[in-house]
Amino acid sequence: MPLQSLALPDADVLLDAQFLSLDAAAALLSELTTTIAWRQEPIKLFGKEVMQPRLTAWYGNPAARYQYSGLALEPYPWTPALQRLRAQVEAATGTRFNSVLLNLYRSGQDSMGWHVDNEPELGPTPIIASVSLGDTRRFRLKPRDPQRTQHAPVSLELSAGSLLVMRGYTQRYWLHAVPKTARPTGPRLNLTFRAVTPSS
Ligand SMILES: O=C(O)CCC(=O)C(=O)O
Ligand SMILES: [Fe+2]
Repeated sequence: MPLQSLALPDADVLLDAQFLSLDAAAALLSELTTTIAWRQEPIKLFGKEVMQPRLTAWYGNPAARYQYSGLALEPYPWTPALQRLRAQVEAATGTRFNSVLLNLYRSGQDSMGWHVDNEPELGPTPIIASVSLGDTRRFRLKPRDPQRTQHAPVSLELSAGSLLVMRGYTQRYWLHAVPKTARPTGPRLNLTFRAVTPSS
């Protein structure tokens, strides 16, 4: 199934709910869960160090250095499984990616707070291609400027094998998040492919 455009003003968001088959998504989930060098990183929140409520890992070309929430991340080299998935994502989006940030939400208590991905290394109109594996989680978008009442918040259920693309002005006008859920929820693994311009 091709990517379908969502009707969001001042954003360019596309979704293919069945980018990978359920079998392919399950096989990739078990491979990545065990082979990726998962870490729980601290982040600075209002000047205080706290642990991120999820595990993360950063893979990519050696030059794809990245500053993320005050962390300087050095990428691990691509694994064969990540290279294969990158090729599929590049074919579906017509975009080249040089790195991928992986997030492992171990349960419904793991989450990602409201943020934009607008680091200078991502350029003025970042393209982020996000593949989801494992349990379905709610992905929310809301306007950065609450005065823009024509920007109604949206929720998407990102299920195993889905591909979500954010591009154009999405990061300029919209925040996104993966909130905690009280529903019994198993692990979810998300990969966000990014094109990072090395900042030297
Ligand atoms: O887990 C997700 O779907 C979102 C991940 C995300 O927003 C990020 O890595 O910046
Ligand atoms: Fe993000």
